[in-house]
Amino acid sequence: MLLSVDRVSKTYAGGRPVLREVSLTLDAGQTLALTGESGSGKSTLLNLIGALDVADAGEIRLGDTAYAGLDDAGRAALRRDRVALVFQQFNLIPSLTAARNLEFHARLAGRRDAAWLDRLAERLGLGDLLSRHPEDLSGGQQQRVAIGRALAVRPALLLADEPTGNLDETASTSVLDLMLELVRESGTALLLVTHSEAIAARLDRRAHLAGGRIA
Ligand SMILES: Nc1ncnc2c1ncn2[C@@H]1O[C@H](COP(=O)(O)OP(=O)(O)OP(=O)(O)O)[C@@H](O)[C@H]1O
Repeated sequence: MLLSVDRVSKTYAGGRPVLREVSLTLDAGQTLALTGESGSGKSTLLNLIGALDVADAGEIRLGDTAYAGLDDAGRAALRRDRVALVFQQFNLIPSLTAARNLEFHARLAGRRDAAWLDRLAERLGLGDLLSRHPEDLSGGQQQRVAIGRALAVRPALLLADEPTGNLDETASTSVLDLMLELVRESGTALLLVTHSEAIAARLDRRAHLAGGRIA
């Protein structure tokens, strides 16, 4: 088992409980769709698994790393080396070219693999676009760069929060196709938040959040 979320709870200050003893597991290389109504806590759960926020109770483990034992530096190292994130807003760095954005995290992690970067750029159809800045790319092109950037470090786990939410149907299909192909090719597990039944149906498994619990 790669990821284990065991009875994790989260309440934001002054609010009602968002997650109540949520448990789920994910094997290496497996893909899981996380669905649930708006406000059901999908992004909250993703942020906890991505070590961007800390659970109130319960335990998250990635491989043999228990999140409860990590300090800020440990969480930063986990995000740098083993868990990658792709968001609905592509979050590229505006001042950098697509090529520099693509290699950004790999460079930070000290794991810049030129052959893998070339392969990602080719598979993502970025060849002619690498010298452009994000503002000169379409949404679908920007998201392809963001996916390449996330996979450039060969993370064990990719977390994607409605990655095609800002794209039209054609771009959405091609971005999803590429993401699924590339995670399968690189053995990366994927946890993908989506509102779309059609997208959820394409992943290996699915989990549905409602009332703070996984149904
Ligand atoms: N930083 C925060 N501080 C306080 N409340 C928050 C915070 N982030 C989220 N919430 C609340 O927690 C609940 C769950 O939010 P979350 O973003 O996890 O839901 P979601 O399922 O991802 O929703 P959506 O599908 O609309 O993106 C909501 O009621 C939201 O208002």
